[in-house]
Amino acid sequence: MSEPRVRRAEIAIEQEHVDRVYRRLAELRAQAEAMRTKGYEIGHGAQREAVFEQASMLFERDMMVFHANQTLQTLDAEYEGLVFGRLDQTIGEKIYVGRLGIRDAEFDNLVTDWRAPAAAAFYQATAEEPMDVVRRRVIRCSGQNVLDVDDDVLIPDAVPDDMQVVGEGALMAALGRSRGEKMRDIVATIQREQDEVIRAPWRGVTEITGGPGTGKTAVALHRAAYLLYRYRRQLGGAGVFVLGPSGVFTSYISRVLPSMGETNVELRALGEVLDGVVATRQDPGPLAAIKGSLRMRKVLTRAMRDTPPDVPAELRIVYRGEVLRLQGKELEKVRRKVHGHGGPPNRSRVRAAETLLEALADKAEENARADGGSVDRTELIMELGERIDFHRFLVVWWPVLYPGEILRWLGDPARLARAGKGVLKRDEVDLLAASFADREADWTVADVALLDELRVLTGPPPKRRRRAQQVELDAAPAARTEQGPHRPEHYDEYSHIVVDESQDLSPMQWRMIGRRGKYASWTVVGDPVQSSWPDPAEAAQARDQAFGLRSQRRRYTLRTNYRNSAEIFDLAAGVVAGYAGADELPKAVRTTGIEPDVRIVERTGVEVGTQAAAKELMDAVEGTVGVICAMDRVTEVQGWLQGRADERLKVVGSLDAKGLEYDAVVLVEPTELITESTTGRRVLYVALTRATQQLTVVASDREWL
Ligand SMILES: Nc1ncnc2c1ncn2[C@@H]1O[C@H](COP(=O)(O)OP(=O)(O)OP(=O)(O)O)[C@@H](O)[C@H]1O
Repeated sequence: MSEPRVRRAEIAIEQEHVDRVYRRLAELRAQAEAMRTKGYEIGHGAQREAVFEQASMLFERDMMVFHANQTLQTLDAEYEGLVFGRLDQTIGEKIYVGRLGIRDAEFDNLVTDWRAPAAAAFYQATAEEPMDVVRRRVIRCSGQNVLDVDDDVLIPDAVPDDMQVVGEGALMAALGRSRGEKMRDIVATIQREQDEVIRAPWRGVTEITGGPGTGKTAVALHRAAYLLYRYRRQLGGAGVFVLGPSGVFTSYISRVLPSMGETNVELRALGEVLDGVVATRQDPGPLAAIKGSLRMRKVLTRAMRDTPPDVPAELRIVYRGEVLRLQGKELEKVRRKVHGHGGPPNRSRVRAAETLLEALADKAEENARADGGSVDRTELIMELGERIDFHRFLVVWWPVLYPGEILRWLGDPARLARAGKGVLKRDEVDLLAASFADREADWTVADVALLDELRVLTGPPPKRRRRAQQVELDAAPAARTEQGPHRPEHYDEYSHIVVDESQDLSPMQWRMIGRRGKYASWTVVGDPVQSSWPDPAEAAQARDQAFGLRSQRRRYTLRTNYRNSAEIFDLAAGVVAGYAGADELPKAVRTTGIEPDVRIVERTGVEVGTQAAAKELMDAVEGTVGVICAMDRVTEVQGWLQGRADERLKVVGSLDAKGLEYDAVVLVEPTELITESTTGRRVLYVALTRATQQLTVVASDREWL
């Protein structure tokens, strides 16, 4: 038979199996529906039964409905091609691999879940170590239709006469396809070095490093799905937390886990980690560097302990006809004494009351001594402690503290200088104070870690006022994945934390995430060469503290760049040549024959040049086109491209481009990317490595080259 006919025949064979799988899926769905309906009927019956029986029936009902709902949720996930692989083994057995395990009515396997041990050979078998696999087949489907098959023969000598072999290079075909707005899963083409990371043990800390496009993000997400499948008992209950650099990024990766049937994962951007705050604004590099440094711990602690603005400067109370007064300095002494005990202020009001009463008793004794008399301290303390005017004073003098409020106080340079004495330089005080002074401005991403630090320092406000705190911080709730995943009641209960783009976390951000992972195991993804954080040693120290004493640490380095064409990556690698060791740069596996297009134009010609390049690339590729520019140019560049509104075209700032990818990229004024950040060349390197197929650079100078 000719190659196309063989291919068609093989597709038809696989279509038959896929049809069988979907028929079975429909049966399982119907069974789960029936179980749910039956469960609800039990509930209705219960109303007529005795209380005791009622309780057990209701329990049974809840269990049935719960299980039925879980099954339906799994079956209804948006699987893009439920079956994607097949292994033919030396013993003549065949195994179909898919996103979900499915058995037929006789309990025979129709599809093996990709995460099950039986499917491991699909990813791990090689010609050198074939693991009894004769032929590995990737099956490409669209919905329920088989579009294509692609084979890999691992033991040529064992191929039986009637076995057909079709095509070559499922990976290359997958990499060459155009990209949509959302990242796709890679279950069908996970490579062996990636599979090893995905299936690494769950305990301790697993670090994944590697250059751009090596699949770190994809691997970390598949690892989350794998861990939840294999260790659901240990990890499923308390929740898995995935942290990404920005909302644009979390939206970009949001479909990957649901496409594998995993909805029990909480996905958040760095600016959304704290409930009640959604921050998207980025501070300029030097300001973010101050806000992120560990020095801020001291500054915040002092700020919190300073006298709040607008508290009364005098306590005046009449006791048995005599006026007792505590004034400025005396009151401050009392405040310092209360803070000296080290408890969170929102939990210290009782201590504040006691210390104030002691000071009043001292004062009364002092007055009495001057008059040659005496006072009964215990009586005074008891009596004043019950007086309403004393309590009125107490609540305003020792107010409930809210993190947002304290940060805003630091908009006053004098107050900030007090808090930052010996810690912050003069120009740093000015920079910081200006950023907190603007009461109208939203919080920035770097502020969120400061708010979280203050949340812990101040302690929780009294319960009846917690709602007020939410409103004070920011009314909008944090974004969740669409399905509303399981969320533990307390922050420190997550069982597994995935940190993506970890090289950019500031020390203060590491502290914030560390609080959420006190008892968790970790998967940490990063590429030091892409780091935009200026002090890696300080960040490493904070990171190690977040991991705590976890003894098991393993590190994997991925070395193949699957995203960029070799032509594009060559240009990017040149930009960081002086910063990265040769072994830190990955190898790009795909060539397209299309060199990146560098256009040097007049400064006044950048706008027209960008418009022209965007148009050309929109015509040249089927998928997405990203226009990347310096952060403070985004609105301007959006304006340039307004008439061209198209779903496929996105304008994105350099820092927000982290982790994203496009079929084609227009990079605007690369030198501006270098100068806007403290680690400029690395930011440019990130921007240059976002395109899969074509890259055009529009620049008014050559300095960046
Ligand atoms: N085994 C694979 N099969 C198919 N596609 C893959 C494979 N591994 C990676 N890719 C693709 O390569 C691209 C880059 O992957 P990913 O974004 O995970 O890389 P990364 O290492 O996180 O990159 P960066 O550090 O630049 O953000 C994605 O489109 C991903 O789907």
